Amino acid sequence: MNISVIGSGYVGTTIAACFADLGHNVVNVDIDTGIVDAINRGEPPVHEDGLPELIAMHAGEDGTGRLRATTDYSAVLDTDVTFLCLPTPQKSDGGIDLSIMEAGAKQLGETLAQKSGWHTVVVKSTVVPGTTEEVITPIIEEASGTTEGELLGIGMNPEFLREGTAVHDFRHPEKVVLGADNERTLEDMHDVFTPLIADADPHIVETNTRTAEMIKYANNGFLATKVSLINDIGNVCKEFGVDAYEVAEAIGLDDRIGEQFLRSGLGWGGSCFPKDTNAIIHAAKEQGYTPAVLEAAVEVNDSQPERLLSLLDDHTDVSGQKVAVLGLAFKPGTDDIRNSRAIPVIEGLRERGASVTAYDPVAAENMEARFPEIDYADSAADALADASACVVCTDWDEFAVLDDEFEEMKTQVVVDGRRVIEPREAMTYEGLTW
Ligand SMILES: NC(=O)C1=CN([C@@H]2O[C@H](COP(=O)(O)OP(=O)(O)OC[C@H]3O[C@@H](n4cnc5c(N)ncnc54)[C@H](O)[C@@H]3O)[C@@H](O)[C@H]2O)C=CC1
Ligand SMILES: O=C(O)[C@H]1O[C@H](OP(=O)(O)OP(=O)(O)OC[C@H]2O[C@@H](n3ccc(=O)[nH]c3=O)[C@H](O)[C@@H]2O)[C@H](O)[C@@H](O)[C@@H]1O
Repeated sequence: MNISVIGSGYVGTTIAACFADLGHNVVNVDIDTGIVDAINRGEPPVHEDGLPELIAMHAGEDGTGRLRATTDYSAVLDTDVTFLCLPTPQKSDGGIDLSIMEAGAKQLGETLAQKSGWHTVVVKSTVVPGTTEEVITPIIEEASGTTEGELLGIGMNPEFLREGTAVHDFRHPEKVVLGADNERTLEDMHDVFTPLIADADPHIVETNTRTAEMIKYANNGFLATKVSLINDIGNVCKEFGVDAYEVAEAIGLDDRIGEQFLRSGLGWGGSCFPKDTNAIIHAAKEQGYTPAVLEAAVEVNDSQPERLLSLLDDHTDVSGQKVAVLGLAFKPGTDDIRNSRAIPVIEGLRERGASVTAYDPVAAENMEARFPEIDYADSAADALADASACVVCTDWDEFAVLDDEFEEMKTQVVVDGRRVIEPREAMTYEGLTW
């Protein structure tokens, strides 16, 4: 099939490269020329495992030619299906900001006005229930002069991939949710996923667009709450001198609980859990219902960085002292720092007058744009040298093998927010929930 993908960030780039790899002809449309040029050179615009190989294989001079990128929306005219992968950020009141989606939908609709045959549009972005039907569809209908169900189909296909393992997750989904309000749209969405379904045999959930939208929020809300619940339990464990990881391992043996997403510590960050929980809380309140458990999940999450800092305060006064921050990305395997828990930790350290030296294998450059005034080390060893304390914010594997490097610290005070450091005799070690 010929597929266009509007928005070429973490999701748009990944799904475009994976669709090309499944045999489709794909064009990425993005307003950012840097991103478009990178893809056309055969290089990934974002850091994702497996993406460099896929883009090199299908885009650029030596590629199969099945993937290209452009800033020109008219590229969608040569395609059968368009995926909208635009950002849906959070407004200052916590609600979803649909302005980028609305602008993209309008431009897409104006472009589709030039098409005479059927076209299917699929909303891939995370949007609150009713958005596809009540916001996106009317904009595209008006701009294209076409009515949904006649020569235009508009479906909703939420994405469940995780950053850092995006390519793997796309290729091995547990489920594919196809939300459509008419048969032809559903058929087109099926056709797009047919090669993936043949390869990976996921569960297929067919539903309407509104339910597909809600499934995405329920999925993220549930996972975010699971982590907050184990953090809440972990905080209780710590009060009793009990190791929350030992407890988590035991309760995870119960199939009804499951072993995943039980790593307690600094909490969840990233581009989605924080904005999505806030968006669904806000949308529910607009309907007159306050989701108390989701609100509590956010509250617990917001308090974990402060708990880490107060554990540090119990051991040392960091004012005027060098403090090493290990890990800046919101999770390992990505350079994404959006809502990283390292941000409130660094803010807290700076409020205490500490001189912060941060290290991350890939995310330092992104954090430098956020905190240009702190120091960035080229290695964990350099960050630790002469530091009076160290806090761990991301569970990168390379931190687990640090050893003699701690001996170069001025005082070996380590507060671990992610359970990665092996405590040793000369070290004053505090785990956040163990
Ligand atoms: N990042 C993730 O792991 C996941 C994200 N999602 C959802 O997918 C959506 C996209 O997220 P990301 O890929 O992370 O966003 P992103 O911010 O990484 O990428 C968005 C891209 O859209 C481009 N863009 C902005 N306005 C445009 C326009 N008018 N026309 C064309 N391109 C435009 C930007 O230049 C950027 O490259 C969001 O709704 C998000 O909640 C869903 C599942 C996973
Ligand atoms: O909608 C999205 O964008 C995506 O959000 C999450 O994916 P992602 O944010 O990339 O990463 P996760 O692996 O879910 O981690 C999120 C945060 O939770 C934290 N976490 C996760 C698991 C855990 O046990 N403990 C824990 O603190 C991580 O450190 C990270 O900060 C979901 O897992 C994806 O299914 C979803 O598609």
